[in-house]
Amino acid sequence: MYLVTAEQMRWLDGETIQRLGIPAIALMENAGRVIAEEIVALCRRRGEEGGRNAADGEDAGLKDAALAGAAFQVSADHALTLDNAAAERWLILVGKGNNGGDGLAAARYLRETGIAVTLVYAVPPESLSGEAALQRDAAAAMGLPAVVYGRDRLDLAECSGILDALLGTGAAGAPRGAYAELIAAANSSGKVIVSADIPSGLNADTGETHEPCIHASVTVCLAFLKRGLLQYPGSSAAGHVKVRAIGIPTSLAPESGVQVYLLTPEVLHAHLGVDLARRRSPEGHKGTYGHVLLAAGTLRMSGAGLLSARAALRAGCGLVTWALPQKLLPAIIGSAPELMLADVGGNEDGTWHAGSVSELLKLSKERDVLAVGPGLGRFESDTEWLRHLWEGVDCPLVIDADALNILAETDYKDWASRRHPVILTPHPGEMARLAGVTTAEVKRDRIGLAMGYAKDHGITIVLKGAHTVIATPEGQAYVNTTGHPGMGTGGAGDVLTGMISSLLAQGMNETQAAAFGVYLHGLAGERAARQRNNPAAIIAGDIIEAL
Ligand SMILES: NC(=O)C1=CN([C@@H]2O[C@H](COP(=O)(O)OP(=O)(O)OC[C@H]3O[C@@H](n4cnc5c(N)ncnc54)[C@H](O)[C@@H]3O)[C@@H](O)[C@H]2O)[C@@H](O)CC1
Ligand SMILES: Nc1ncnc2c1ncn2[C@@H]1O[C@H](COP(=O)(O)OP(=O)(O)O)[C@@H](O)[C@H]1O
Ligand SMILES: [K+]
Repeated sequence: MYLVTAEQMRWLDGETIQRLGIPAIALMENAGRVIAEEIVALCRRRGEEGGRNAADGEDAGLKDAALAGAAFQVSADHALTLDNAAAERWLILVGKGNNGGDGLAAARYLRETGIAVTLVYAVPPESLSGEAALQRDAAAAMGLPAVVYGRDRLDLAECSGILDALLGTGAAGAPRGAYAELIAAANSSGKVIVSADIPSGLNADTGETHEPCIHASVTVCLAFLKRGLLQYPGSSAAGHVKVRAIGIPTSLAPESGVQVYLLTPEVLHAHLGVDLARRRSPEGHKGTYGHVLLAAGTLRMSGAGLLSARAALRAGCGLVTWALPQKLLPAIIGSAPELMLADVGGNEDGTWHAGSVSELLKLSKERDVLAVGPGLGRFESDTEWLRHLWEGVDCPLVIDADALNILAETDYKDWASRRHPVILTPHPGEMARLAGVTTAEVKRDRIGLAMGYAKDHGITIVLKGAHTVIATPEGQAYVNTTGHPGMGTGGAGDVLTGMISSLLAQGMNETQAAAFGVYLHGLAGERAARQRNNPAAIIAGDIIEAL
């Protein structure tokens, strides 16, 4: 599934209208219809939850058919049929643009189901133009009651639900005037809110929420998923996002320059070529599945290395060698018998020493990937140490944690270019240091920032946190939705580093390993939470055990 910006969406709209010759009003009709269908579905669920007899038109039809044998059957439009329609009263908040036009079309379809609707114009209806004006006139001709905000009396307490069709992808800046007042009133009404396309007040590209911004229960996103719906806080404002087709062909998307994908099993398989079943050759042996070299851990942060190393093994590679300061050895021996340990010297206090670089370079010659960073700490001349690894290690590199902080302090673009890929796995704080911006700026548009940085530096970025973004040097990005807030626990990132390294060692390319690693990490976190009965209870080791 593609994720588009408002500008790309406008291009897709335009092409459909101009090149395919589909009239804009037809797209708006489709939009109105799918929005109405989702509202009907919501009302139906609400009716069922209310304990009412939920036998709807279709079920009744099926029962009748069973009685009548194979007799001729006909049923009403199920998607727009509602038994308890008389109990529903919806307010349709209508803005000036095409988003408002979608709302007006939806209102007509809702009225057809028997739901009482009242149009609430944010601006005088005379100021609508184009297709939205056609919809205004159709609604008026159908006799739909309408009020104008600020001119007529309005009581939100009298409705059973609100359709937010105030602002869509054409919005600019924070909602103003009547729009802002209606949004605030809708939010404080306590009524269920369905948003047309995006919640009004949301930046459709970045996921920033303006003050005020609608807090919807459901967002019926039209044609293509908008980037802002996948980025927090936009994701929270949108509620349950339903993407519905309105007649704009998906096949146009590549031409529009869309490079961002929702990370689904289908995208992993069909677009990235990942074997989701992770089939292994019957003749395979430990040498077949690759060997990870891990440079991690200090005496005080030994757990980080252990978590990464164990996660790498659980993710399926054949062998893991953990290179660590000598002082750690007595503490670690026996804690994970499946691991190979390599003593690379180090300081008396169990920290790393830059002199370890020659041993690491030697070890890396017999390994398939080097992962560096978890629990590494900082040490004298660590920049030169990392530069030697960057320039001298002839296999893919995964860089995490303190190793990212080393990179952030230097202009590594000047370092010799590498034959093999590099994956950086920052959380937002580390990303901020790398990009020289504040954490708030990273969070303002995670997708945009990760994409820009990855392309500019010729590396793969895994920007962690809720809805982790994987950005490639070629300018593509994948947004993950597996996982949950319970994974915000010390060491969860170290587990991810081990997993991505393991997949690289098994022969996946950097995009496959990063994307599949993030996806599996989230799934394992979900499984661990189910086993514990509560997401808050999980610790990083549980994620490994759930792999
Ligand atoms: N062919 C098309 O273009 C289609 C568009 N669709 C709908 O159209 C929407 C985009 O329509 P538009 O481009 O007309 O834009 P919008 O409907 O998002 O609204 C733009 C209008 O709102 C006002 N406005 C903008 N920012 C504001 C702010 N901060 N405060 C107060 N008022 C503000 C301006 O008067 C502007 O004309 C989509 O989100 C979607 O819902 C759908 O109907 C499908 C087809
Ligand atoms: N709300 C969340 N939803 C999904 N995943 C999350 C959430 N919070 C954290 N995670 C995941 O947990 C991991 C935390 O990593 P990180 O911040 O590096 O922790 P640590 O440094 O302690 O290992 C990341 O993979 C991140 O994406
Ligand atoms: K809207």
